[in-house]
Amino acid sequence: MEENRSTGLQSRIPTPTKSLSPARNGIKEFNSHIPPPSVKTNLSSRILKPRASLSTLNNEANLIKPTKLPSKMAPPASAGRTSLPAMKTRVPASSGRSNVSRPMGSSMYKRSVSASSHLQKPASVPPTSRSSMDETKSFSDESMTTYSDDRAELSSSVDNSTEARLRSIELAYANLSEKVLQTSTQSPDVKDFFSQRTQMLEESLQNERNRSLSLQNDYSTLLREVAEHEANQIFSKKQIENLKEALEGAEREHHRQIEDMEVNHARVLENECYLYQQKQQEQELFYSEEHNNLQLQSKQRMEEIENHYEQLMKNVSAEHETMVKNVTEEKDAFIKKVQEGASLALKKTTEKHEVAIKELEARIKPLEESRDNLASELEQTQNSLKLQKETSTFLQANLDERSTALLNSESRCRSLENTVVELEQKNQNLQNRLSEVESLLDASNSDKQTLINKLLKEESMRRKLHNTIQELKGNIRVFCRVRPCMGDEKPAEINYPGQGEEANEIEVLTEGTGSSLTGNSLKKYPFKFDRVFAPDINNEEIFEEISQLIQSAMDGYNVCIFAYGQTGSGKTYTMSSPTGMIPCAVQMIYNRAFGLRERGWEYRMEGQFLEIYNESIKDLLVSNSNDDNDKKKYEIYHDAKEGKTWVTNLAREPLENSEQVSWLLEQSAKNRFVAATNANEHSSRSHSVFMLHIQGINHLTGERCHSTLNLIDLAGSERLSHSQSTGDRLKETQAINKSLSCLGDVIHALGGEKEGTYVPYRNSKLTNLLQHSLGGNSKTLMFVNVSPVQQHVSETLCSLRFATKVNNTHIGTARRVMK
Ligand SMILES: Nc1ncnc2c1ncn2[C@@H]1O[C@H](COP(=O)(O)OP(=O)(O)OP(=O)(O)O)[C@@H](O)[C@H]1O
Repeated sequence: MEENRSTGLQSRIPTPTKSLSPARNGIKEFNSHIPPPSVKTNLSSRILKPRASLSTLNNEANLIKPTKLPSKMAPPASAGRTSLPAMKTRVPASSGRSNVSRPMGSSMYKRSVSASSHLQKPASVPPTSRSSMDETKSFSDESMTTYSDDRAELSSSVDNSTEARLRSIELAYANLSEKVLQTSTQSPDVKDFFSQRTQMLEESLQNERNRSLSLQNDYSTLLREVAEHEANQIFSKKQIENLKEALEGAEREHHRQIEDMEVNHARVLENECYLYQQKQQEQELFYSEEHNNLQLQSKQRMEEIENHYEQLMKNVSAEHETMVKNVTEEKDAFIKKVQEGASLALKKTTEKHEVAIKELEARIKPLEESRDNLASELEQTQNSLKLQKETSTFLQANLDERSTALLNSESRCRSLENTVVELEQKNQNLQNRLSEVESLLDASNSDKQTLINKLLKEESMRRKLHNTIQELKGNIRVFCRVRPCMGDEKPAEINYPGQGEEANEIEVLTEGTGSSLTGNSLKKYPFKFDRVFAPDINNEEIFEEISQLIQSAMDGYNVCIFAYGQTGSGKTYTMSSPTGMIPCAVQMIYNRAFGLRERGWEYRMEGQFLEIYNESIKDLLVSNSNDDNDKKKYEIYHDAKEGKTWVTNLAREPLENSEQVSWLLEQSAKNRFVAATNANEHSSRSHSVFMLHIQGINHLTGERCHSTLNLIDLAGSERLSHSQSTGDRLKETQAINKSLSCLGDVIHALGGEKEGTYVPYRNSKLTNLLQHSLGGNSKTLMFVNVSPVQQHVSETLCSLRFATKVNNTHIGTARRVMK
């Protein structure tokens, strides 16, 4: 029995020295190739190979086993067994399991990893591959089951082989011990032999122990790998479960979405079906009606054709029958006549009959073709009818639209026609109204022309009357004006009898010269002028009085208005202040010229401003700083025929608006010579003359007029003794007094009763300049400005006496300069 077992082992393990390496190589090979579970038998066989070394030892022991060993060589049972327990403890039964766990565990691990890697890719898993997932799970479970079974099986196999090997070693050792005991006593050679064998066995045993340790290490490694594998497997299982749940959720969501889409799709389809059914019903209805109509028509045509066909068939049949009847009759007759020998004739008759039938068939064939043609024609007619109906429907719809549009257009046209009629009516009314207005306008124009003519006549008459009034008032008038007291000036005793618009008297009362009878020490000096203006009368009120003279200037009469009086009596204030006579006169002329435009008058004005200082002329419109002003020679020339006076080199500024007049006054005020005297802080020592040249043209009547309005601010008239002037001032005063005296002389001469009396105009620059503005065709107004101050009473009396002389002068009738 031992021989049989040894033989079996020997056949599987060729040599003891190669016993260990094939097993390890087998493990490595297994790990590299990862065989399927079905190769476990080969695996077991490979792993079981190591035990062949011990079996080989047994075999060798058997080979060297003597036929009979001395009993004394047999080792005691206790001695042989003393080493076995140690060997058993060194090679635990579990160590045998390690030899088989690694390959199987490695194999299963790789296969599970393969399965896990497959499952860890959800994208590659089809949504509906529930079966594949189940297969994967079942495969995993199956693998796990197979793996557990394989490991248990391999463990038990290794345990058994290890036990068997240990038992065989124990047995071999016991046999060797026994043989050693038996042979040791026989000869020293045998003893050596056994000692050598024993040594070999011990070495072999040591090798086996080392190999067992190596296997144990391998087993520990395999156990760790198995643990990792199991952990991975659990993780993979969890992943599989999660994936499965996710997949189920996705599938549920997918199913739900599919269901929703199906429901929505079904609704849409239902709606579409419903719409389609409705359309289909409508179309069917339409087609059925059309079909019925066409069928009706077709039926009628078919009936007609059939009737025609029947009629033809009847005719043919009748003919056929008639012919058959005739033929039959002929045949019968012929049979009767010819009877038996008439077969040929019968045949001929039959042929005739066939020919007749063929002819009839030939006649029927065109009829059938005609019928077919009629049927195709009917079909074409039906198609054409269908097309015509569609076209008719479209045209009908189009016609309806156009009819509606036409109706709208017609109503709009009617509305527009009504509007046109209304507008024409309005237009006619307006035309009538226009005609009326035109006739009224013509009448109005005629009236206007009449009125214009009347107005022109009235204007001419007004001018004459105005001049007559002015002449009646006197061509030289004197207005007395008393300025108000200023500051701490002591007022003189001045009375203004006859207050109001007609006030023309003034009384100056002086001390010490009154009548002794009355006991009144005050002497009264009464004066009477054309108008007397008390201190409370302002420039505007005074200008109202002189505006008549300004009107005369516009009517073509030369006008001269000058202010006479002592220094500080208010001459400049009256003439050149912003509210003075010069600006008011120019403004009035502007206003009147504008008003006279509708009467055809067009006015143009030019201004000149000069002063006469020490009997020399100076242009006030040229700056004092300009040296040329001193070098220029200002010569006075007269045109006796035209009644004009002009000064050479004197600036002449066109005055088209009030701003230019203001500039002219400012310019002259700047350039006017002013020097201080004892009589007044600032006293003008020259005569200033503002000359306003007025030219008027009437475009309607062709009348022309020109005049000069002279507005003169005379130098102070104070007496030499009073002014106490010396030197240049004395000379100035003398020149002023001389010129004023000359002015008085001229006025006195103009008032002479005899015509042709010499008027000493040339005695002074002033009178020479005013030659055509004093007397003759001119109107003169003199303001005698007096001071209300007690201190100036004597000068006031002198001024009033001079003015009284002028006022008493009667200048001849003014002559209007008209062309
Ligand atoms: N009617 C008046 N109302 C108020 N103030 C007046 C009036 N008349 C003159 N004055 C004032 O009296 C002062 C002297 O007047 P103004 O210079 O006109 O006198 P004048 O006679 O021109 O003097 P001169 O001969 O020196 O030029 C000025 O301050 C002026 O404003």
